[in-house]
Amino acid sequence: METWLWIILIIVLLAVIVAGGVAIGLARSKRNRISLRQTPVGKPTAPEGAPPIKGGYQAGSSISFSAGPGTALAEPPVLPPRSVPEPLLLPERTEVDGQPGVGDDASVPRDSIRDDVIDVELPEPVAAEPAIAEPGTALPVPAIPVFAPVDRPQVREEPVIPDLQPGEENIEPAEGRLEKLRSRLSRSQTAFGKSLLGLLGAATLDDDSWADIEDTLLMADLGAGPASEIADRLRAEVAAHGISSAADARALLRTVLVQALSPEMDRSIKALPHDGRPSVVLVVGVNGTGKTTTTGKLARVLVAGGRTVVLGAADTFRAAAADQLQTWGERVGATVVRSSAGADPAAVAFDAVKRGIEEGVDAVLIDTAGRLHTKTGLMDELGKVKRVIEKQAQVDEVLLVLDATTGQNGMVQAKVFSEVVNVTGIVLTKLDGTAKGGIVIAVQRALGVPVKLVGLGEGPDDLAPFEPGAFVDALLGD
Ligand SMILES: Nc1nc2c(ncn2[C@@H]2O[C@H](COP(=O)(O)OP(=O)(O)OP(=O)(O)O)[C@@H](O)[C@H]2O)c(=O)[nH]1
Repeated sequence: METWLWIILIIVLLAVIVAGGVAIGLARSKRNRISLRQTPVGKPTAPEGAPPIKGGYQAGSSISFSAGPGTALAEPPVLPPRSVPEPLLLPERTEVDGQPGVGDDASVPRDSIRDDVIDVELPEPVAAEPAIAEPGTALPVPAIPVFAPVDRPQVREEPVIPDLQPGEENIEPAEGRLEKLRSRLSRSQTAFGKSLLGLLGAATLDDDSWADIEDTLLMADLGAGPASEIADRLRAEVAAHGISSAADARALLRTVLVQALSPEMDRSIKALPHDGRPSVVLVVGVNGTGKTTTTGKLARVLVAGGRTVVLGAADTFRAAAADQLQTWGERVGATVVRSSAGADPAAVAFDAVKRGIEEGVDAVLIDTAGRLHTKTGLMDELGKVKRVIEKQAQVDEVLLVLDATTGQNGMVQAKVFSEVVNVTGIVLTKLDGTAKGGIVIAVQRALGVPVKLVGLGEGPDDLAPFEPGAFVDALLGD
């Protein structure tokens, strides 16, 4: 046979083999896929009359408050109509007792003036005649161009303060408003849940599939320990009971993830008065995680529930923080105790608690400066703030505010903070901006401290109680 005939024959044969392979591959992948559209079984149903659950975060209750351990809980007082209180500006008090001061070891506050990238006009190059030196003479030295000073524009990062109406009329009751936050979480998180469901629903679950499941958990910031624990637990359950439908896969995943979130933990905020004194809540964390915003949002929830609040602006390091808190206080109707920038934060915290006791309020919320967990001076200062408060009242709740978008870095922060101030609850902010909700599991496991609140936006009411079941439902979507 001619050579060209041989070549054509070989090409035809190859084409037939490739087409056959593709057809077999498609058929296999179709068999292995599980439809996620089947009616889910074991998924919670919406209460009668309520809109259908669409897979977002739906906290069934409002933020719950309680009093500190072993204490007599006071009845909520009947309050006269609120007026907007004048802020209490303390005289500057700095202590020189050898303790670290404000700004020791600090990083630059995020709203400080910074240099920006600027366009500098360069002088036009002047074409000079190449100098040819006479033998034995020195070359002429070119003149150094003189640059005129340039006016440097300066950039200032303004803190976000939600646009609220003065007075109390704009405060939404805690009940019901959480419904609005559902879609925020579902937008970013369901990709994680869906990919886990897809993997778990495959007809054959081999070693590679389990490795993929563990990788997906790791990528959602669960951390190595919890990721492999959850994967092992799922594997054991699948081996024991099997999975025959998408609904089975969803129900199993839901159970295992909810259990990993320790639903039995007490997530109430210890912000109710006891023993005739206000409760004291200390809000701590690294720079920019959302401490001031969370303090303001929490004050709104308390005031909406008929409670009285004093806010202590113990963030004396970032210039705008006290103004930011004061704005929250004025609009919510809470007294704000503040001092000048650079004052001793422990002194401000002390005075805020004193004022709270004098006024007989229900809760004193103290906002502290953002501090890097790696800076020992600042961490010592935080310990001092707590010790100074404890000279006149017990600190009932230490809320560590973590930015969910920083992922595993939050874990290191959490460990260091809890060593210094005995963290009692975690607020995970900016969950609306990340697809990595696994950090909730990781941080609870590492500290043994519950995530109590989640921040789902910059709005004044975008703070929700953390509920494991509702959170997992939001992760798994429809
Ligand atoms: N998207 C989103 N943004 C948030 C959330 N919580 C806070 N923020 C924003 O995060 C930014 C920082 O918040 P702040 O409350 O000023 O942070 P801070 O921890 O007090 O900051 P420092 O005092 O510098 O440590 C602000 O722009 C807030 O509006 C949240 O849950 N979601």
